[in-house]
Amino acid sequence: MPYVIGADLPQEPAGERFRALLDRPEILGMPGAHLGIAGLLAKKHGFEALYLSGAAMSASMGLPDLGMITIEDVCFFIRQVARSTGLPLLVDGDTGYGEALNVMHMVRAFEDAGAGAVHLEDQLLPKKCGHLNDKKLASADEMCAKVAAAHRARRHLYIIARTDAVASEGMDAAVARAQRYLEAGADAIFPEALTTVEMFREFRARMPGVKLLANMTEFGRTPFLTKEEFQALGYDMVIWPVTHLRIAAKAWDQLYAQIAAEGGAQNAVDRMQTRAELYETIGYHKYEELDASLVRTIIPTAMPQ
Ligand SMILES: C[C@](O)(C(=O)O)[C@H](CC(=O)O)C(=O)O
Ligand SMILES: [Mg+2]
Repeated sequence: MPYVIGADLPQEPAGERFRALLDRPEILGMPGAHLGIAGLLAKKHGFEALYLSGAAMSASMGLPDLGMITIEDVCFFIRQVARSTGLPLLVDGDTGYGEALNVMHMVRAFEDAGAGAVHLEDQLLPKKCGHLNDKKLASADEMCAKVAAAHRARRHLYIIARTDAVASEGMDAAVARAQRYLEAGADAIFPEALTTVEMFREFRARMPGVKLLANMTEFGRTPFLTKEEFQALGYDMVIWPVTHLRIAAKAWDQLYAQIAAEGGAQNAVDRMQTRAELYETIGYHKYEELDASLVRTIIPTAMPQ
């Protein structure tokens, strides 16, 4: 139903709804969906929580994922997906857009925009995709200060600490960092860019009882594993962060080539979502019906006969 009806809105804060999804035994699968329309399509296929990727939000703005986007940019994406889907969202908070106070401002802004969870990473700016080389790490102390700041600022937002340390410092150091981030107030850990199944297994074994997130990004260092395989490895969450954007961008690329070459999109129609399908996706007619019902029921009684 349209999100404009108060009685249809979720009553519980998004962070609590996110936590409740994690209390179930099965792994929580979150596809990337940083636009309202993508969120609605993902929801249609049964996804109960969604991921807002820094890489996808940046790329949508025509920018590289180097930590250039702002808290307000991200809130624009959070608001539209939270409103249109009503689902709890895990949002990529990059390095927190600054230091401790910026992190606190980020947490307040993300909660107010409708986010359910955030992840913060232990890189220095310009931050990079976790699967690239030459990442510069913050010290564990600096990262702990940010995690503690996030913990102090939140009302309900679920806080996931991501460590990018495995590549440069190795497994022991990454595990030690993760333990410190949990002590600083993180609710869960995102070990970034694990390269083998064995590494996923080892990280799980060394963090008993801790909620863990797996990042199934393509063209990275993680081998292709399914949601069921991550669940069997003991992971609690899995994201497909940029997948939807990669598919859409490729389709746009092909389309513009076709319009340029053929003088129009007449031969691309069979690859398009139809007008009817689009309207179904965004609930166009439900909004129209709602409007009509309000005009029918409110105006006649309000007007003198
Ligand atoms: C998860 C991630 O932080 C993102 O912004 O989506 C990226 C994904 C990617 O670049 O493939 C990451 O650093 O892994
Ligand atoms: Mg990111």
